[in-house]
Amino acid sequence: MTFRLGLTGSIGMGKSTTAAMFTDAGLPVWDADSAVHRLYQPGGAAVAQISALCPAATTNGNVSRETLKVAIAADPNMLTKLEAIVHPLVAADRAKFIAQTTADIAILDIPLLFEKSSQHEFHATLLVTAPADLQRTRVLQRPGMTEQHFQTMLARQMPDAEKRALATHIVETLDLSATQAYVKVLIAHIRARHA
Ligand SMILES: CC(C)(COP(=O)(O)OP(=O)(O)OC[C@H]1O[C@@H](n2cnc3c(N)ncnc32)[C@H](O)[C@@H]1O)[C@@H](O)C(=O)NCCC(=O)NCCS
Ligand SMILES: Nc1ncnc2c1ncn2[C@@H]1O[C@H](COP(=O)(O)OP(=O)(O)OP(=O)(O)O)[C@@H](O)[C@H]1O
Repeated sequence: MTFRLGLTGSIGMGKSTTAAMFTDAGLPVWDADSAVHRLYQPGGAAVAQISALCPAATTNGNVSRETLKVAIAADPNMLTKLEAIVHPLVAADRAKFIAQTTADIAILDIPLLFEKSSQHEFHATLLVTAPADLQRTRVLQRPGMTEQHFQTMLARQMPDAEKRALATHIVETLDLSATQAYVKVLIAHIRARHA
């Protein structure tokens, strides 16, 4: 049976970077943010509903994230409405991945894992974390990121301290080689205990 490791952490804490380390170690990674990207592409399963919710956010069958962010900033209910469209489609994509994977360990990178109380769907969880000031610096360095959007996303996420209390494993993402070493140790630990 495949060991399902849920990888999570708040915005900018290092989920994608850590997920890539699991990929480099040869393990399959399913990533919720990438699933959303597929849903927003031309032909993607969310495009028609998003067009109905926010007509300005779709052009040529493609969802514009920048326009969606403007709409979210203008309307406090927009993100909730968007989630109602996107989350069931993401859940279906994840179920398909789980049903198809044959690896001994699979990684599922899910930003809202604890917010949705889905920890019980995994054999273990790994929380990526970093000090709040480093998180803020990382996120605000991104092109197109605003303080308002950062605060909106942060307010929708469970505080890091609460996530720490729920996680099986925790890694601080302060140094790439230290995190890489941790990932290797964790894989060996899971294989030793669950093989
Ligand atoms: C708001 C959007 C357009 C911003 O797109 P953008 O490319 O700038 O950011 P990206 O998608 O890479 O998200 C960055 C990070 O923001 C956080 N985040 C994204 N969506 C949410 C949300 N609904 N609630 C809380 N945090 C969120 C996560 O930490 C995520 O990793 C986009 O995040 C979106 O469409 N969100 C709704 C879908 C969703 O809930 N996705 C979360 C995983 S299912
Ligand atoms: N282990 C690490 N050591 C040093 N820096 C790191 C580490 N992990 C991540 N970072 C830095 O933090 C930034 C944010 O990381 P990453 O994009 O992986 O976060 P994320 O949690 O996936 O973000 P989001 O929630 O927005 O999707 C990266 O650009 C990288 O510079």
